[in-house]
Amino acid sequence: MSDITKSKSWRALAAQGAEMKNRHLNDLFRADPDRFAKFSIEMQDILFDYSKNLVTEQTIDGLLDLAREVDVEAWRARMFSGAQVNMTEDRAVLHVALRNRSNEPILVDGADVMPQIKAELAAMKSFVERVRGGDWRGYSGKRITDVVSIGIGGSHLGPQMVTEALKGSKNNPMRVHYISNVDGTQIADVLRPLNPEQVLFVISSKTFTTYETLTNMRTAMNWLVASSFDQSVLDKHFVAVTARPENAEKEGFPAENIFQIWDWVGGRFSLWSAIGLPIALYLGFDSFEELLDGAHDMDQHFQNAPLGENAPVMLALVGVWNSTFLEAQTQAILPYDQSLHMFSAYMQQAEMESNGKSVNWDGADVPYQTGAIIWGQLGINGQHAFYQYLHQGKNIVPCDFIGSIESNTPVKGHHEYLMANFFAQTQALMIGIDEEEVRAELRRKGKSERYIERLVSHKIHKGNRPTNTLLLSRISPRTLGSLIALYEHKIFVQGIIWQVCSFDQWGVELGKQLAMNIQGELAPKAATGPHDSSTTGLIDYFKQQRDTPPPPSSRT
Ligand SMILES: O=P(O)(O)OC[C@H]1O[C@H](O)[C@H](O)[C@@H](O)[C@@H]1O
Repeated sequence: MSDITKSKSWRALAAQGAEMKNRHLNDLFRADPDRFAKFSIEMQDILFDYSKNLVTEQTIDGLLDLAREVDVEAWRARMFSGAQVNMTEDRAVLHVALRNRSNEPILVDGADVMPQIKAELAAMKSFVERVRGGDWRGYSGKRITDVVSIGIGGSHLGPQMVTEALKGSKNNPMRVHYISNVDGTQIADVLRPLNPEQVLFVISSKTFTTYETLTNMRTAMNWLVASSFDQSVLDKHFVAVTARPENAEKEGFPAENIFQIWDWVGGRFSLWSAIGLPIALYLGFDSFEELLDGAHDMDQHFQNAPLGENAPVMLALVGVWNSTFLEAQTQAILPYDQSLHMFSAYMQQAEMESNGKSVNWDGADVPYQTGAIIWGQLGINGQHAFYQYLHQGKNIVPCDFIGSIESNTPVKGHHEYLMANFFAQTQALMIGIDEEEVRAELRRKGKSERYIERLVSHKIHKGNRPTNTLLLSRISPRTLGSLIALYEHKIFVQGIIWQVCSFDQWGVELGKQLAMNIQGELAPKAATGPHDSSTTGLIDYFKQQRDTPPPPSSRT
């Protein structure tokens, strides 16, 4: 593997990065009235504007050279054709096959995976129709009214993010709930108002070994059996989604209650598979298919658009520019559409588990900044919470602003105000306000010179803070599918440029292993450790406080 930092394009970009740190976006816009037209991409339902980034045409050319140098196009072709691009796990990466709406075969180890994908989609469709149509009923003969999804990480965030985004769109006979945390508070809260006779549990786990999920599943099973006084009713109320059906069978699931996913479906890219069953149960299978269609639209764009007009590629390149060459350490995702209130949390897993890596494909330490820390929440709420930092904090935080032209729930006056803020914030982050303008403004307001002197430096905004804007026609299953796929491909392209293994997540294993050991130590009278003094001290304090009987009441 060649050292990418020695390549011509990398060195040119590094030199440019040092120079561009001294430029201001305001000057770039003044110098080129066509920036918006040059640095934006219009797709069917999404406009992507990256002009408010500290880039020039030369920067973009350099970034495209880099993409060519690492051969993004060949890697893209390898992913779509089922090659083992998950290098450390020797697996294909084929979330794109799950939404392949064409009749093209996709081969893994010489076998076409499309027939099994289609068969599983057909099984999901028929199940969803039976449940929603009242054909599949609970043990007492009542209709299913509530779907409870139990899963965590990639087996939870995608389905919940999507159902939250699309929940307002229909007069829905079904409710959906999510349990991910092993903290008993969550399962107790979710189950309390539900009628066990009308609940369908979907247990989602690629491995079917995840402790949180299996613990919650067993508690849910006990809850149901306690209500029905009959173990045999579980089959009417529990289905499993997994790549390890044998593990689900060991937990008592009959084969017909198990939906299949495969090794080549990465957890954080799995909502398009049967992991999306809660989405389909809640919204109907048609909506689920529209979501797949939207993702397929973006897959086609990613495969066919020239690199410079390719939205996932450009989103990735601008991200690399900000992280690696301008050394921004974080990236905020700020949706202005209430529907997307879980989008940042979802992207946090997708991006940080994928590109939060420090060694390259050969296992050597990389000397540059890789995946950024992803964070954020609804932008309009953030304005009243953390935007102070975005405007005047010491660190530059590149931000993605995501908004919709049309609201799914128009209420007079609301959307215009929301969107006015959406546009104003990216503008303010860019243009800032300098000393002269601050002074002039305060004078206009009739403030004394003493007051102005005291406040002026506090009110200066330096601006020059980079943002992307993504403007969707509106949030629908189709546009949401495209938006998610846009980010998925961004992650892929960035991984190729940084030469990191985007599709494994070894970094989550050590903590899990240590927890397994410590769990035994938390039993009453069990010995602690040996550990470092902090860990031992904390565990001992926890057990001592927990196991010491409360003092007798001091009341006389
Ligand atoms: O789907 P499961 O096998 O239950 O795994 C659930 C999650 O747990 C793991 O710790 C990984 O970090 C995630 O990538 C995964 O999505």
